[in-house]
Amino acid sequence: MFTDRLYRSAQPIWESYLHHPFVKGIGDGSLELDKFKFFMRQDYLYLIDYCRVFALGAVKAKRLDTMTMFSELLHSTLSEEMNLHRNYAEKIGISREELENTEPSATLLAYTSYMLSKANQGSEAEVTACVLACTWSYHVIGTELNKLERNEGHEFYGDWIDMYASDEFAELAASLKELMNDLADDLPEREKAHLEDIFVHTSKLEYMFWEMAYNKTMWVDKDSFLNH
Ligand SMILES: Cc1ncc(CO)c(N)n1
Repeated sequence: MFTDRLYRSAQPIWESYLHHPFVKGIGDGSLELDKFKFFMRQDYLYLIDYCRVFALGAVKAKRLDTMTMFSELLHSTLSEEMNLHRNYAEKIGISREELENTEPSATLLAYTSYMLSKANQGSEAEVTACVLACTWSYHVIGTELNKLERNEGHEFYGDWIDMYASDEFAELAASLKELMNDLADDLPEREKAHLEDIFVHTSKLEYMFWEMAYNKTMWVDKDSFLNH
């Protein structure tokens, strides 16, 4: 299957997610709150543009069932997944305005501009390739972290883990994988290689997003004048 090929080409990158200190810190509850706050604010901005990519998928869909799928993904991101962020924001004292008006980091801009440009230029197959690594890798991470025992002081990140390990989220990832396989089936190798490129690039951007959050990097690095 085409998604097996995609997985193989990004496998070392995907394995590194589970070793990343940000992801491990959510898993064992040791992640510092300020890093999580930074992440949730950037991730909220990320999800707004991610929704626009789903909307482009609905515009470009050739079949009604594909259009329905993109509109369901759009709706569940806007309501379910972004509700997770709104609930955490309330708990940790971030207002709705702050959440929506966060200053974007360089990594966030790189990621969302890349996805939006590929999705704008491409067909429904490119749109699907743009969002596949996001949904699929969060489900893999959620599922792995859900296997760990949740000890005391650790329950704070439980809602985050529950969201991405949930059956509903698993279904979203599975439907995107199925769609990717259907769409790639009849494509010539040159176009498949382009989809693979998008998948590998977005997988790298996922890693960079964990790095950005862990170091709370806005533009270059922690000590740069750009952060003052
Ligand atoms: C950066 C990023 N990738 C993927 C997801 C999963 O939707 C998310 N919330 N944020």
